[in-house]
Amino acid sequence: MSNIEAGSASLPDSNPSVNKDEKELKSTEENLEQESKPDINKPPIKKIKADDSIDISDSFSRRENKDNNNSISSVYNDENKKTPAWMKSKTTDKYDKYGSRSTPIAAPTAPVNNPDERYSKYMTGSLNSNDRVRRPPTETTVNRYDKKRAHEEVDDDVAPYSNLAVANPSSNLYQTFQSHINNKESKDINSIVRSHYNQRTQQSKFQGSRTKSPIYKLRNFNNAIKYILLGNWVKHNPDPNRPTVILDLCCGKGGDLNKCEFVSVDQYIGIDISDASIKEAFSRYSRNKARFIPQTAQSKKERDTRRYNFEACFATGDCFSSSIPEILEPNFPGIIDGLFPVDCVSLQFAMHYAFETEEKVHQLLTNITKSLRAGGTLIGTIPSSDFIKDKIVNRAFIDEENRKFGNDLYSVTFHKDPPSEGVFRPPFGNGYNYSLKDAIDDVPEYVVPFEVFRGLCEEYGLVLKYKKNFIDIFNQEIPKYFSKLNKNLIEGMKRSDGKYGAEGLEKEAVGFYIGFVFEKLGN
Ligand SMILES: C[S@@+](CC[C@H](N)C(=O)[O-])C[C@H]1O[C@@H](n2cnc3c(N)ncnc32)[C@H](O)[C@@H]1O
Repeated sequence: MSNIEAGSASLPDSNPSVNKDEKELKSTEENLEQESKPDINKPPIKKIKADDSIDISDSFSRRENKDNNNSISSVYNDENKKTPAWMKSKTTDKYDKYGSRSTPIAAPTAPVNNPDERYSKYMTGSLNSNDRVRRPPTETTVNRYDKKRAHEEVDDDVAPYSNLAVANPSSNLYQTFQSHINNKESKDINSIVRSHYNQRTQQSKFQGSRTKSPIYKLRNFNNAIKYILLGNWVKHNPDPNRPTVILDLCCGKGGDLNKCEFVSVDQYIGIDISDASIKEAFSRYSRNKARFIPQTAQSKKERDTRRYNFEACFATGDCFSSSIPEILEPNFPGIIDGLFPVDCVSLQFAMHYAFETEEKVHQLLTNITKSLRAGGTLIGTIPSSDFIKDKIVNRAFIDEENRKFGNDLYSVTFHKDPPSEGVFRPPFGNGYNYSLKDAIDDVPEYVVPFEVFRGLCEEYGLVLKYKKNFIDIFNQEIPKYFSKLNKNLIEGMKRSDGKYGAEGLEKEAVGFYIGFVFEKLGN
């Protein structure tokens, strides 16, 4: 493609080399939802209860299995037990009961029970997370977490309905998102984030057509970037008898489900701290799930690409303070044995919340490295610390006194005076409030100094494979993806000059972000 500019490209008229799958690429999220009908012939995935409390039954707890001499298929498990996971009929049956998989789960052949010595410190050591995994599930963090939050912010979560100017969802007006969080200053980041995303999920149902959003193009651009990153870096399981599994940490409303179909995963696991988002993600998945999930190699080739041909499960939880088994096992007993290690961990637009404290980052990295198989990938998007540094060094503030940079679409307001050379020490807890019109309303985030993050990743056996800012990703990859991406998505990135990509205020707003990929070391 010759006429690509920074953040833009022209759409070729046709591409004869497009294969069937590419041509039939799924409808946009909106189309997909419109076309879909609930699948009444399949056993339902375990439903998240209406109040989102977790239905924990002792009879399904992993503790009950302790005499089974069950084996371990992931680094989360007890290394002394060697029986293959597929022999654990009891656990497998229990897992099937929840409808998340309809066939027995085969054990991975990778020697995950013999972790590379180099990584033993985080696989079994200092964080002692295996001990945590064996804790009785009746006292899970998820459970405690839900009880705790029952006392918090009920008003904040409900408030948005009353604040909406548009009462009639069929109105032509578009109501731009605004959150209403009381006493924000006195609240911790989790409370603010949860309330914010709960409100956003609720309001989005009443805002009007998303094509009218002031950031419609920007959203399409960001979605295109995620298609590209996942498309290039999700590595299918090398064992044809194993499902390809993606763990979507901080999954939000399930906005990346389409992308998971795009990369043909077999199983999706989504976790988010916002219960409203998880409910929405679950309902989106249920509406669009294929009638029959392909089980054989041949049927996988014939996927109905307008629907989700993968199994999925969703859970509410704090990915930065709890271990993955603590979050998942109470809802899906046996899931760790059955589906872990996974092939990909996706972490989109969320890690900046973890950089509040070093402990949170360590918990997150423990979760990631323990979840991934060797050769599996961590794929993420975060604000660029280089971009932030440039703004500081060049004093490119729109409000010097309030330490604020940005434009009419987005803004960053530092909590304290940033260091004049733009290098934050210590690297954690360097807060700023972020706003993005119609999406994020003055929510605290934390600078992610990328080199610090990269160094920590190496300690956890994750090596950097790719890092680029969004504009460069788009420019370099979009020629390959024009024919693959949905037409509406592409058209939704059309610029005023007829080319495709970001321009003006949007271009600076998307330029704030980078995409990265790490690979888990080992054999
Ligand atoms: C900007 S949204 C991104 C959602 C989704 N990944 C996407 O790309 O569309 C950030 C998400 O991170 C979630 N989040 C923030 N802190 C979290 C935590 N500690 N544990 C789990 N989810 C968290 C929020 O609830 C929100 O859904």
